[in-house]
Amino acid sequence: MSTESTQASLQLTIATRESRLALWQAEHVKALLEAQGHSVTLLGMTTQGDQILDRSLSKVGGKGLFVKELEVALEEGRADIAVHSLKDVPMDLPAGFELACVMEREDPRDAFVSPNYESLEAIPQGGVVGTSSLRRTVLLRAARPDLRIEPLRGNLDTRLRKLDEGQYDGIVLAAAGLKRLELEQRIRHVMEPQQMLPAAGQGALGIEIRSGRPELVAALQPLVHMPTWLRVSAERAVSRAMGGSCSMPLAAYATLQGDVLQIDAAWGDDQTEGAVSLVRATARATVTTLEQATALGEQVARELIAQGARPAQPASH
Ligand SMILES: NCc1[nH]cc(CCC(=O)O)c1CC(=O)O
Repeated sequence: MSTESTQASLQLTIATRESRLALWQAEHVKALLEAQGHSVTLLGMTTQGDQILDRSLSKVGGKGLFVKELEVALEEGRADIAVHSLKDVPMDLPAGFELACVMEREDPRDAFVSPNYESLEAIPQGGVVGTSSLRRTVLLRAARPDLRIEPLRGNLDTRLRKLDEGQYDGIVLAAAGLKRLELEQRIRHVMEPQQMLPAAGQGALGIEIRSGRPELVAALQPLVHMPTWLRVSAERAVSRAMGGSCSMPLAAYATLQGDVLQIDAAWGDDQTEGAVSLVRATARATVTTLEQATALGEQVARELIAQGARPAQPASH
């Protein structure tokens, strides 16, 4: 039997944000598709999310702001695919769009970065840690109620610069982004999931297309990593069942051993002062389909809610 691909080679345009991380991710997908025999060009664009770097994203409309312009480019046929950090992709895509591919996950964990301290534990009483993520804030407040958590926004390079300017004793960033940009040497300590449970989808890339393009789905098939897709389906199901917003004090992290999927989730109340008590839930089951993975995530969300986690109000837009 011939090993030659029977698939047509396509001319593809990737819509991408222009941050260094987004461009790395788009170039990565470009190289993989070129290795499959396709020709690929990038279409860079600035999204609303990139322009609003001074206010908390959760206050101005959420992470969907990073994907909207890319979807417009897909809609208008200026691009064929959009590459996203799955963590930034809303739980429900607009009608007419679909997630056609989830790729193999990079390190899903958070990393502690600091010029002066080797770990979160080493920061002195009352120190300052930078993050604008509600998830990281509640997990940090649960681990170290004495610390001051200060906002930290901007792309990876901006955040590292603010750390180096001395505004913080340490900051917490996704290990995946640092590794992709060859900034791994900045990591002082990779935080284990027991302490800093990752966000749904962290470290995984997803590829979005307009629905109804089977030739694209086929072209993306070789890039699909099913174990990652099963894990992130469970994680994203927790977020969806908690109200669909990506900006809530929620962590969801799944692991796969053979066919056994385990999903751990945590929710913390960001409305209270002082130490945060976390609500945690976990479930495991043998899983072979995305639907089963989704069902396991929903089960964990119900468990969180039964223990007092508050789902977000349905969005009004
Ligand atoms: N919130 C922004 C964002 N979206 C994806 C990543 C990192 C890469 C990834 O998770 O795939 C980051 C940076 C961070 O959280 O430190």
